[in-house]
Amino acid sequence: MTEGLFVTARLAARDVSLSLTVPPGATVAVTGHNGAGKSTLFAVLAGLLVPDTGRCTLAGSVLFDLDGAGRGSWLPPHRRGIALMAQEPLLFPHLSVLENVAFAPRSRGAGRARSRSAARHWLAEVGAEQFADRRPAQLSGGQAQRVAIARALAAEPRLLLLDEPFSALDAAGTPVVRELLVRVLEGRTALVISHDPEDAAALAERVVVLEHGRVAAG
Ligand SMILES: Nc1ncnc2c1ncn2[C@@H]1O[C@H](COP(=O)(O)OP(=O)(O)OP(=O)(O)O)[C@@H](O)[C@H]1O
Repeated sequence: MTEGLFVTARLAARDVSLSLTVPPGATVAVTGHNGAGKSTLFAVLAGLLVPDTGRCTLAGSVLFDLDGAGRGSWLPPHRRGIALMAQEPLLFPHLSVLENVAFAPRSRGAGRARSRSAARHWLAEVGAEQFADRRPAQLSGGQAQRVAIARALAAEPRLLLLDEPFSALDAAGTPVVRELLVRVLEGRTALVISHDPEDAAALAERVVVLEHGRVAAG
């Protein structure tokens, strides 16, 4: 069993059959044309989609092991230790920035004071502590993305999934978030979907190319 991420999954209805390994502490970029299977891979890992057959281990635990005959194990999303960052920051609009970030430790069972102090720590890590009392609507795209990164890290995930982290950003916001991600991804096990070879090279040690639901290169 690998200590990083290992996944093999087949979904007949989508004609997807993938195998992938991410060494512990490494970032791998996933690229490929529309319909290649990138979102399917992320949904399978996050526990939003159940493959027909496959096996996945992360940091020594089995996330799923399905034999196609309805037998096997399958961990629900909240027990996987995976944080998924969507293309849009998707912050809770009715909560302050601090409460958004505190939500992650809170849902893992930490008390209110500890969650808020963890949130302050992660906001400082991404240089967003000055926005703690704002609502998401009062943030720029780049600021919101930094808060979303803090929220993902505050969950202390074993695997970070980043779906095109720069797609919602303008030209001014992109370099700041890219630099931040280079720093926070250091030593973390992560997968990042990216169409931009420059972004992939900046963030990842290895690039995996998907084609028609298969790993074509990498
Ligand atoms: N909700 C769905 N139901 C059935 N098939 C789907 C669904 N979503 C995607 N597919 C199919 O699964 C395959 C993989 O698509 P997927 O969305 O994972 O690709 P992608 O690489 O993420 O593409 P994009 O860059 O457009 O997001 C494609 O054949 C697609 O048509």
